[in-house]
Amino acid sequence: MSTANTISISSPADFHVHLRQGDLSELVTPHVREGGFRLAYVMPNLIPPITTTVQALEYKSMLERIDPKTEFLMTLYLSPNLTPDEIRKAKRAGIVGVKSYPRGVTTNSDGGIESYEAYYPIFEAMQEVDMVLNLHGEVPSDASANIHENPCSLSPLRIVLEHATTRVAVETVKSLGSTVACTITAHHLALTVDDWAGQSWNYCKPVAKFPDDREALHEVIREGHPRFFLGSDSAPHPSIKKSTSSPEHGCAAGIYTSPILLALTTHLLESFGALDKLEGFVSKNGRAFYKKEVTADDAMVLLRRRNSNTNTSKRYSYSWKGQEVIPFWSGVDLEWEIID
Ligand SMILES: O=C1C[C@@H](C(=O)O)NC(=O)N1
Repeated sequence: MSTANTISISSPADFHVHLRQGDLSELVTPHVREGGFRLAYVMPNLIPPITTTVQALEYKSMLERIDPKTEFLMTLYLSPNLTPDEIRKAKRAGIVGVKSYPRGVTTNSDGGIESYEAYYPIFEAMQEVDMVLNLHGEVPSDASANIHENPCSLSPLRIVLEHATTRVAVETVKSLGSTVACTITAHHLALTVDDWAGQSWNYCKPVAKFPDDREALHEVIREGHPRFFLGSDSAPHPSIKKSTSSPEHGCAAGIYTSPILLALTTHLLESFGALDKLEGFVSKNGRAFYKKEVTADDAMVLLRRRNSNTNTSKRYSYSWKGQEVIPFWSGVDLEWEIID
C-alpha cells in the first residue's frame, strides 16, 4: 500500500551483506533490522573464511544471539576444502549458497579461486541439492583482454551475479534464463567512477563504473525485471581503515549502508522514477528467486516522506567498544524515513 507520502513494504530482504565477527559484528548486526530489513543473506569472507557447515552454523548462532529477530541465511566460501559431501551436509543444515571470490580482488579474498574447472564436482552437487552459487563477478584486470567484470561461467546451476556494475553484466543476465539472477547495491545506483577516485569513503569492489553503466542499473530496476534485486554488499570497515591507506593494501574496500538501507534505497529509486518498483526490488524478486516468499507472519515495514521541518535522526557515525563505522552518505538528509 502506498500514498504520496507513505509506503509499506512486506518484509524487506537484503540478499548480500557482510556482518563481520567479534566486536564489529556486535555493532553492525542490529543495523540490518534498524535499517528496515528482516532477512540477511550473510557473506562468508571472515578470517578464517566460513568453509564448513559447522563453522556456518556457529556463525549463525552468534548472529541470532546478537539479533534474534532477523532471519539469517548462511553461505559457504568456495575453496579447495569443500567436497560434494560437505555440500549435501550444508544443504541438510539449511545453508543456502556458496560464494565464489576470485583470488585477490577484494577484502579477505586471498583464499579465493583461480579457476572454476576444479570445482565442477562441487557445482554438480550444488545443482543436485538446489544450492545457489553466488559469484563475485570480477577478475583481476587483464590488460591483454581488457576484462574486468566477468559474468560468465554459467550453467543450469542456480547462480546469482553479485553487485553488478556494468551494462554488459546487466544485459548478460537479462539474456539468460530463470536460473540466473543478479543483485544490485544501493551505492552503485548513486556512484560513478568520479565519486570514488580520490574519495576513499566511496571505494568498494567492484568499483562504480561510468554513467551509462549506472543508467543500465537504473533501467533494469525501472523495468521491474524480476531477476534483479537488492543485495546491499554493506561492508563495514573501522573508520581508520577507510580514512588511511597502507602501501600494501591501499584503503579498505567496502561501503557501509545497513543502518540507512531501506530509506536510502527508497530515496534513490524515487530519484530515477522507480518508486513503484521498490517492493519488487527490496523484497519480492529476491524472495521469489531464493524461495523465501513472505508469509502471513512477516511484518510490513512502513516508510514516510520526511517532513523537511523536522529534525531528522541522521547519524554521522556508529561506535561501540572502540569500534567506529561511518555509513555511506553520512549526514545527508534522505527524502524518506522508517516509521518505528
Ligand atoms: O566484495 C566485497 C567485499 C567487501 C568486504 O569488505 O568484505 N567489500 C567490498 O567492497 N566488496
